[in-house]
Amino acid sequence: MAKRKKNNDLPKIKLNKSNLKKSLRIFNYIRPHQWKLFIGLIFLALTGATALIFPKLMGDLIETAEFSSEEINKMGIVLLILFTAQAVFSFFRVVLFVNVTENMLLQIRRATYETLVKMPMQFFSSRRVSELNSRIAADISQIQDTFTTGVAEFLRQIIILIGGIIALFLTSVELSLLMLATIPVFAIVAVIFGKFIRSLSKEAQDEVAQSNIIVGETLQAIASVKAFTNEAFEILRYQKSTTSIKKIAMKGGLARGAFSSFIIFCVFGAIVLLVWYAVKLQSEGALTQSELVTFILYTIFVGASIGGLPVQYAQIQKAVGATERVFDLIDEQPENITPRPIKNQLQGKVEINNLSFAYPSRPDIQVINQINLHVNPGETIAIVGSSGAGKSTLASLLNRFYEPTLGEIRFDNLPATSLSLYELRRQMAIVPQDVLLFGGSIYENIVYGKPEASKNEVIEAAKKANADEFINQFPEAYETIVGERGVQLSGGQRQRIAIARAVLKDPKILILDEATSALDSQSEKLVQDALEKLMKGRTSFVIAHRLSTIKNAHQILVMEEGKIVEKGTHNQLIEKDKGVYKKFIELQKLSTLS
Ligand SMILES: Nc1ncnc2c1ncn2[C@@H]1O[C@H](COP(=O)(O)OP(=O)(O)OP(=O)(O)O)[C@@H](O)[C@H]1O
Repeated sequence: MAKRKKNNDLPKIKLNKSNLKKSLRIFNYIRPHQWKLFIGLIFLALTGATALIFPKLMGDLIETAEFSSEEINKMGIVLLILFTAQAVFSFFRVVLFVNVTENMLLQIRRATYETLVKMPMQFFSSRRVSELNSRIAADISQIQDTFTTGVAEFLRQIIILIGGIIALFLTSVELSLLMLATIPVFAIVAVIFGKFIRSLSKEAQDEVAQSNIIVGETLQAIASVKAFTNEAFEILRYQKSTTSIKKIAMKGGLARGAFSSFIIFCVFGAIVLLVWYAVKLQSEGALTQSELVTFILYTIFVGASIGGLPVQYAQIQKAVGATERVFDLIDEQPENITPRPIKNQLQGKVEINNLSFAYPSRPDIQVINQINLHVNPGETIAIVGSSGAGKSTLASLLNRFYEPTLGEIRFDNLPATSLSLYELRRQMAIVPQDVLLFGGSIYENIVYGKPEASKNEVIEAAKKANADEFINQFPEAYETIVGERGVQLSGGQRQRIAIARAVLKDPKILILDEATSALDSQSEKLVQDALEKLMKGRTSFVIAHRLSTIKNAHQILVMEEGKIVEKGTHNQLIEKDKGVYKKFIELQKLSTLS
């Protein structure tokens, strides 16, 4: 249901040469299954053809009423064979179309996902990821619907429309001309009328949404409404909106009423006109009874095809739009993170020279402003500063999630850009503040740090991260499923799993975002101890919140508005009278005391 709704929300685009050409690229994904599509199309044509024979045979069956019962039975059997053939053709048509579509979607789904996960961080920071995800899902399911049924239906209806009109003329030219003079006119008027009604109901929906916003806003800010005694103002606002809903809905009702009487009048009018004329022709001997039946059945077929075509066409329009968007994504430039043997084994020396950075979405705000830093292998750097100072951004730049606007970062005397992203990131690990575990088992979550690790290595890592003990307390130990379907782990346990993951990765450079939320003292001690073990022998950048981490760091960077305003050890910085760090530590002490 939700999927339908989403598909219905997809925009219909005007078909033109350029978007059609782009969408036709989809056939590249069909190429290996072309022959199935070809046979599917033959079955489709056969289904259409058998459908077209049906009215003729029905007419013939009626004619046999005047013949022997043997003839009648024979006619019945012919019809039965026809039905059976149609059923078989239809079966193979559906199976083949689904087969081709699903094979094609398999490639498209993989290609979109592959591009998506390889896109640089900048791509994600400029888009709402959940929106992107649901849009792609809606686009792909639109392509699926259109290819499995829409295109086939469209072609089948065109076959029936053209074949039906030819058959009508073969049955009776005079009646066909009369029919063609009336039905398409009605159909066109009905489509225009329908469009008008739809636009009215859209207008009504928008107005209803508007009035719901008023209710939502008022209730959310009810305290403000009351404090300003603005109840009467809000009531008036709502009244205006509801009056407008009523007016539009009434107008819509009027149009719908007119539309239904128009349809009734036209449908019955057309039937009466045709039958009247047919009977006249019959009485003049220009038309047999069986021809009349055949004619009426063909008319119904043609009418249904005309009625169905706009729906199928709209579906194709939506699918072309969806295909275009999917290809726009597939054509994006992903990061090059191809795995290859690591040439430069890093020792952990880091140099930052004149580093400046602004996010591409806000180019005039310098989030990192002329930073210089020299870090020896194995040192711990504590980064402190108020919220928004640029601490996380500096960590992102070290990871090359973004490229600096000015300046450079060097690892072991090599410019960061001379290392491949794969090489660099394989030798770095992040332990984030809010650890998000994947939905699998604890084991899978730890081994994520080094997919080729053995079971022993995983257990060793968990032990170093002080996680082995609590993991073994679960009945299923390492196979315990975490997240939605399994146990919910505490904050401290999640952090220790993330630490185990990092231990397993055995990076040379570590980026640690200390959790601000307080853990209970037992858990805190275990996490702290695990972190200390993890940091040993590695260059560690810690976005620090704990006084103990800060005090023990080899260097402390105090950041403010993207700049390093103070740099040194705890003892050096605490000496500075009126220094930012000194003030920061005093505040920190106060907040831990309170
Ligand atoms: N993806 C982004 N696009 C644009 N601006 C961003 C983006 N991420 C962060 N910023 C901005 O960059 C500035 C620095 O943010 P950053 O997250 O690095 O600060 P921080 O010191 O880590 O803060 P906190 O301690 O609150 O995490 C902030 O003004 C923030 O609004």
